[in-house]
Amino acid sequence: MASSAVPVSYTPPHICNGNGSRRSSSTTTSNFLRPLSIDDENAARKRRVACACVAPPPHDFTPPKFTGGHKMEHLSAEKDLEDESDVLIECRDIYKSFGEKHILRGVSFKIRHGEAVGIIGPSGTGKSTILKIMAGLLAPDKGEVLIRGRRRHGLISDEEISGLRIGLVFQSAALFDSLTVRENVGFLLYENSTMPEDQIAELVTETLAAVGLKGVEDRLPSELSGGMKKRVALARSIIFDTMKDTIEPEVLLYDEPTAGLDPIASTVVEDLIRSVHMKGEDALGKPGKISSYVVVTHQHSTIRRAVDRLLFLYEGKVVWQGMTHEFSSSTNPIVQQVNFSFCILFMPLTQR
Ligand SMILES: Nc1ncnc2c1ncn2[C@@H]1O[C@H](COP(=O)(O)OP(=O)(O)OP(=O)(O)O)[C@@H](O)[C@H]1O
Repeated sequence: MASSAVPVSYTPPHICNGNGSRRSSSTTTSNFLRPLSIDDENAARKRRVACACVAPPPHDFTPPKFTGGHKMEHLSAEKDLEDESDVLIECRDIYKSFGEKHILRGVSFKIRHGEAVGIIGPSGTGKSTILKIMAGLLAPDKGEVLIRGRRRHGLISDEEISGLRIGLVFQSAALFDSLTVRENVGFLLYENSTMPEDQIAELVTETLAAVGLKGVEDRLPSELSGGMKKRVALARSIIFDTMKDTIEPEVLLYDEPTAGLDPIASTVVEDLIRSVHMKGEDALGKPGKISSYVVVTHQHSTIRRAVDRLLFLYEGKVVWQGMTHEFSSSTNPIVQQVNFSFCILFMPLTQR
């Protein structure tokens, strides 16, 4: 995955104000003051990207049924006739090359309010790249990204992003190794908000509880398991300044959130991703706040548990999109090449 390939020169969305000022937390002031390494810089760039986590599976979540279904052509036609006011992010005919490698060749899709979308496709087909373009970390060579109907050119700035918060949760979790969990989760607020530190600490504890973590505030990332790190990254992505006048909707972009986790830890993270969505409930049983999320994944369980709609990216284009349960019955020849395993995936257990 290309998370480590984010060029250092890119300005990330939601990243610090750029004035270099930092507020130290009460615990490890020296950590905040030490010079940042390249890894820290990358992590800092990542930190303002909102993350999503999951909690226990939502009560209303029913696994997709193998019903056969619509094709992308039908869905597209129907959607085009629909009200566009619920479109939060739109990618329109996006092209991106790295040197001679033409990775994205005309990618178009929309992410609507309330959606849980998965992006799948062969390795190297540009899934992470399109996620970074949506987040504003990478600029497309050609094409447009529209944020709530407003055209965005090149990389995004904090001003441009107003009206929609976009969070990116990197595969690696991208925590600051020398900061405690509390400092990692509250990082943005310690730096940028006017909230008193004790209030930030309280909010951090609350947010950690929302992703099912208790009593880990003073631990360092090295003292956490891989699954716990991903949950901390999720907490960091969903925490927001409660003193702001307006709360904007937030879209979370997850880059392979379950990569490297064992099946049980994957399930926890998948369910957390669901739970922070507004259609789910977090680990405390409270309604989730994330408007929509997009997950890049190779893992069947993640598609099954955390995704409602799929975009299939192949050779730089979206060759199919539809509801997850429709994928297995697609007549698209490219989809059929990979469909055998997916058919099994979405078939009821009794029919396997
Ligand atoms: N910053 C970059 N500079 C040069 N090449 C890059 C850069 N970012 C990505 N690439 C290349 O673009 C291609 C697509 O990468 P990307 O990570 O988007 O694919 P992916 O579909 O997410 O792959 P995977 O499923 O294996 O993670 C790869 O060949 C990768 O090496």
